[in-house]
Amino acid sequence: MPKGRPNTMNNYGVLLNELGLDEAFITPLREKYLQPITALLYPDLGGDSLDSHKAFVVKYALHQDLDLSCHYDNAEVTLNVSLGKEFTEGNLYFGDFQQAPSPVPRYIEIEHVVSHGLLHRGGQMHGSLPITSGERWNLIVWMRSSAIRNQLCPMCNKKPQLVEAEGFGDGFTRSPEGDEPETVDLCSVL
Ligand SMILES: O=C(O)CCC(=O)C(=O)O
Ligand SMILES: [Fe+2]
Repeated sequence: MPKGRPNTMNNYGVLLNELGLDEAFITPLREKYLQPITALLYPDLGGDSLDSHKAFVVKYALHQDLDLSCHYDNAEVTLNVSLGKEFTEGNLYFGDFQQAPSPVPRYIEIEHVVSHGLLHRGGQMHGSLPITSGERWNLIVWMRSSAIRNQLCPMCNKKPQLVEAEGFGDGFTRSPEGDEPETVDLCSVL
């Protein structure tokens, strides 16, 4: 079975749409359980109109990936759930916002609690520190609002230049013209 990677930084992750888990699991999770919370917490990021997602599991283990470099997500809002298994170290850290870096970056560290989920703004710089033993698995759901990202691509900070994509793509949409079906697209600048 062909296997994609959640992103270029993560070598051992698994995309949940490839396992057929979007329809029965992640979409209802987003619509029924997460959106009521994100609508309250992130109204400025389209928290009440998150209409697609990219969901994956990341895995860190000795002799595999140990950590994740500092980055921002291709998401308006991200859910990060600690799935275990057993590990030491490997805290998440958060810094400035992608669009407002400070001259001397400051970071806060968050310790994972197995089975707990954490919501954060996709544009906040973050990464994970190296684990020192065990295996760390996390469910990551990058949630997108087409109403927000159609105006400005969060990755290139420009008006998106769309190319057609399969499935949710990167969560952009085109308004239908004539008979053209609505598509969910990628920004070609990425
Ligand atoms: O390893 C983690 O818990 C963070 C993963 C992450 O930030 C990402 O995949 O975008
Ligand atoms: Fe991330």
